[in-house]
Parts: sequence; C-alpha cells; structure tokens
Amino acid sequence: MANFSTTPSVKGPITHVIFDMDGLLLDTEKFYTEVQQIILARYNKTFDWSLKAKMMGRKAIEAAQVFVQETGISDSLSAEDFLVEREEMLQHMFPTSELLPGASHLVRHLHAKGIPICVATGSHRRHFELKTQRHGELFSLMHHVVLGDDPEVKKGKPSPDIFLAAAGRFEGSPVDPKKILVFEDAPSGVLAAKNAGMHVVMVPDPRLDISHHETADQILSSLLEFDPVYWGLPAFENVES
Ligand SMILES: O=P(O)(O)OC[C@@H](O)CO
Ligand SMILES: [Mg+2]
Repeated sequence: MANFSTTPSVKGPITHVIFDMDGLLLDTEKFYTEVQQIILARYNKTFDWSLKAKMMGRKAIEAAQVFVQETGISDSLSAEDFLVEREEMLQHMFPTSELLPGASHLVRHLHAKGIPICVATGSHRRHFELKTQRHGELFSLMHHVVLGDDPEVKKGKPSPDIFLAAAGRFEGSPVDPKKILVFEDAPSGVLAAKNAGMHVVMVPDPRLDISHHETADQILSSLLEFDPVYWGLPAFENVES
C-alpha cells in the first residue's frame, strides 16, 4: 500500500471507475452481520470479523458455504438452508438500505464530469432491486450494473470475472485495466480488482484486520476522503457533499 501521509503524486490517469455496492455505496453489510449473528447464536457460537472478512463481497452461495464450513455447523445446517433462513430476515431489512457518506457526492461528481462509471456487485438481481429501491435515481447514473448472478460472472470475487465483465461493457474500444479505478470495501473484492489488473481504493470497515489493507493501492476511512486529482480525475468543485 502506498503511503499517503506525504504530498501525493498523481497516479493514473484513470479514465473509468467501477463501484462495489454493499459496504461501499450502500450501508448493507450491517444487515448480513446482524442476521449471521442471530443464526450462529442458536448454535452457541459467535460471529466475528475474521469470518466476516472471508464472507463479504462473495456471491451468496459461496459466502454461505464459507459460513457453514468455517463455523463447523455444516452437519446441522446446509449452505442452501442457511440462505433460506437468512433470506427471511434480509428481505425486510434491504429496503431500508442507506447510502454511505460521500457515495452520492462522488457518483454525481464523476457522472457530471463525463467519467464512465458502473457497479459490480456480488449481489444477485432480486437483492439488488430491494437494496436500491430508494436510490433509483443515483443508480441510474451508472452506465451499467453487473450482478453476481450475471451469466458472465462464472466465479465470484476474488475471481476477476465480475470486474472484467464490467470493464467490457463500457462504450468504445476495450479499456486498459490500468486506467480503471475500483472502489471496494471487501478483501475478496480488492483481490478481484487486482486480479483483473486494475487499481483499487479500499474503504474498509474499521473492524476489519489491517492485514487486509495490504493489497489495495489506497486506503480511505470514508469516500469523503477521496481526492480525484490524485488519480488524474477531475477535481471536486466544492467541498460540500
Ligand atoms: O460485491 P458487493 O456489492 O460487496 O456485494 C456482496 C454481497 O452480496 C454481500 O457481501
Ligand atoms: Mg462490498
């Protein structure tokens, strides 16, 4: 990871931007955490951030397999049954999803400046619709959205599939991955972006172990800290979000 405590040098220039969704644009990771804590409590086990780090950003079934195996409950609860049980609670929570600080300002800024932007999320279509119910206008600024159940996404993050599919759907000739900046919150997502040859800004939850920061090109505590100029992107015109 680069050191940003000194005067930053300009990287890039970045021409295209890909946003993760859960835990990056939308404050939805807390719903998964809450539901998983409730389920594990039934088995007298506790959900911790080392397990969370292994699950976040992944496709639902891949995260579910990690959950039942890592917690040692796979004999009592299959990954498929875990998803059914989790779903009952999540579907009531997702429509209340809120944007994370700085998300709206950054998306609107890049869109206004004509920088092609898109979303690449491990979430499948039905969850995406529930989570973005109250944020349709903001998500309509995205050139496209690639979902976890997209046929081109054979494997979830940390496989590069989703970011390569997202890059391939921008207009014009193929975009050099080095000119693409990915925003991610999850260790698996950061790895996926690097596996795709792209630059990645990580906005990790502070409870995530800092060993997960190493792969990212830049670590921010919030999207509000992002300086587009560092990446050769157009500067913000004011400091308000
Ligand atoms: O790829 P994102 O948008 O983080 O979504 C993954 C997810 O379904 C929850 O961790
Ligand atoms: Mg995420």
